[in-house]
Amino acid sequence: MINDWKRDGRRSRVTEVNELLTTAEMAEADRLAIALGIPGIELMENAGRAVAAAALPLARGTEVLVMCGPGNNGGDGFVAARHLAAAGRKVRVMLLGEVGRLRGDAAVMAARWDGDVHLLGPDVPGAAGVVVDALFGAGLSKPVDGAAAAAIEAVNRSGLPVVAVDVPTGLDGSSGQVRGIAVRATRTVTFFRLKPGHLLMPGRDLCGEVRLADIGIPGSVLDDIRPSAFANRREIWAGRLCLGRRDIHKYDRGHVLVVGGDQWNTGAARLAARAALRAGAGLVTVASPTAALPVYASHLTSVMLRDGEGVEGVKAALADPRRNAVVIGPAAGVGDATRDKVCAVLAAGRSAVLDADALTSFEASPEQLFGAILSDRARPVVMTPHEGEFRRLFGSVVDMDADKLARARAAARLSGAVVLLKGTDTIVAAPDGKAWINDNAPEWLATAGSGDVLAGIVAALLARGLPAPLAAAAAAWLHGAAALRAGPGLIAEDLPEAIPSVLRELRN
Ligand SMILES: NC(=O)C1=CN([C@@H]2O[C@H](COP(=O)(O)OP(=O)(O)OC[C@H]3O[C@@H](n4cnc5c(N)ncnc54)[C@H](OP(=O)(O)O)[C@@H]3O)[C@@H](O)[C@H]2O)[C@@H](O)CC1
Ligand SMILES: Nc1ncnc2c1ncn2[C@@H]1O[C@H](COP(=O)(O)OP(=O)(O)O)[C@@H](O)[C@H]1O
Ligand SMILES: [K+]
Repeated sequence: MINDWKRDGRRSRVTEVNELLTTAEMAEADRLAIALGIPGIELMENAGRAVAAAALPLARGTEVLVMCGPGNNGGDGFVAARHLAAAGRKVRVMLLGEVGRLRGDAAVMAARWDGDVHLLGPDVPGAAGVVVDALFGAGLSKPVDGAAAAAIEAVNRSGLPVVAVDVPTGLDGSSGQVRGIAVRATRTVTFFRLKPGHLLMPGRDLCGEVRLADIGIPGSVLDDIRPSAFANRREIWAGRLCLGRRDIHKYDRGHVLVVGGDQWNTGAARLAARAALRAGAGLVTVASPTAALPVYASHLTSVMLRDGEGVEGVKAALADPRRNAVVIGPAAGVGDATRDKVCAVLAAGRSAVLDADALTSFEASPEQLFGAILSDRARPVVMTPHEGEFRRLFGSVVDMDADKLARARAAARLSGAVVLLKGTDTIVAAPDGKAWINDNAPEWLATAGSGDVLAGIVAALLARGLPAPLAAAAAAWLHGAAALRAGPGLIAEDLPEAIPSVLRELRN
């Protein structure tokens, strides 16, 4: 069975498929399934059949080139070749290495292929109309070079549709990174559960359309594996968005305080504030420097305003305990003043969203920030850096050569905060190692002020009482969904206004 897996996250037919398995965890799933009495050869047969089903519609009257590698990925290729031939397609199998060197299930499947096996060469035969890439999958152990690299280059140059088995060859399924060179696939068929590399960039772009095939591994093996990475799907947090009762007061929906910038920099706080209201905070107040009050006042209506001059002004605004979530950082200014205000916010014990200048202000003293966060682990804190802010705050303490998922996790563990590392593949990482990868954000979200909106949404969900990792994950998804609703041409102001229709659909 193949499940269509919607790239924009709007629909996932099977709710329990949010787990993402590293290649090591997938090998463990394979081992556990076999221990439960499911023969490995049966898993491979199911895998290859699913690949053939995905390739069949692309192979109309043309020859299918199946490129097989020396391991089980190649074994899947031999199965796919057999099914495609049985369906009447002309199939040419090319193998990296000799048939005699195949081992285990792959050798069995090669023996069941009764056509010719050609040596993999550096060219794509002229008759080929579609390619099945079964060179390397989860077993990729070093950068691709030599004959495999030459073949990949030729396939990519050919412009032919490519169906990749498990992952496009050269893509590291755990990290989303390319090792050497990678196949650019039209469609990727993977098994049992998606891998992080299907969602992380650049992997996601290399996979094309991703299909998930059920090959007979029981979901119960996950009880032992306990995956810690997840695709950010609505099933994870949607149930928490609703308060679940009717007799509520606006304060039951939380009160967000946005610490605003000076009179020349009011837009960021206003965007965050409006987004927080739209995302369901019962009340939102901007606290701004005295001189900026008239500017804010002329623009704000349902968002309230109060004096928040200096650190004392911010502390005074925090005196009301009903202001239960704070956004600080958007256009706050980099320096001592912002650093002091962040410390005051954290000391007040409120849920906090630290964005932009609130992060950069600690560039020279990240330990001071981490210490303030770790001093009260019960207080929810979400940091929302883009890559530049991440580098400034974590560059000296996190291995910046590691992949994005690993970097976000390391940052969360070190800082004690939930780290939402922005981008096409936004990561939400919790200090305990759990992480969610978001993949519904369209490229037109790359527009000034959209990050401020995101900070406001996170704060609203914290104010509503969602646990910090879920607040961050839900916010990233709502942000992407709102951008999809608004469509190309989006400016940041459109995002809060698109939230209601997204929420309406979620309610339904
Ligand atoms: N898990 C499951 O449940 C199921 C898994 N299934 C399938 O099995 C696949 C994993 O199979 P796998 O472990 O045999 O690894 P695979 O990707 O074939 O590569 C290993 C071979 O390639 C070689 N090699 C690697 N990198 C190389 C390089 N850069 N350059 C040159 N050589 C390189 C490597 O050499 P070595 O590292 O040993 O020197 C070894 O010979 C998985 O992706 C899925 O398709 C399904 O059948 C259904 C059930
Ligand atoms: N290419 C992209 N595709 C999808 N989302 C993107 C892309 N580039 C940026 N984004 C999203 O847009 C937002 C930009 O935030 P940020 O960089 O803080 O901008 P600003 O500071 O102008 O508000 C983030 O949520 C980020 O994940
Ligand atoms: K492959």
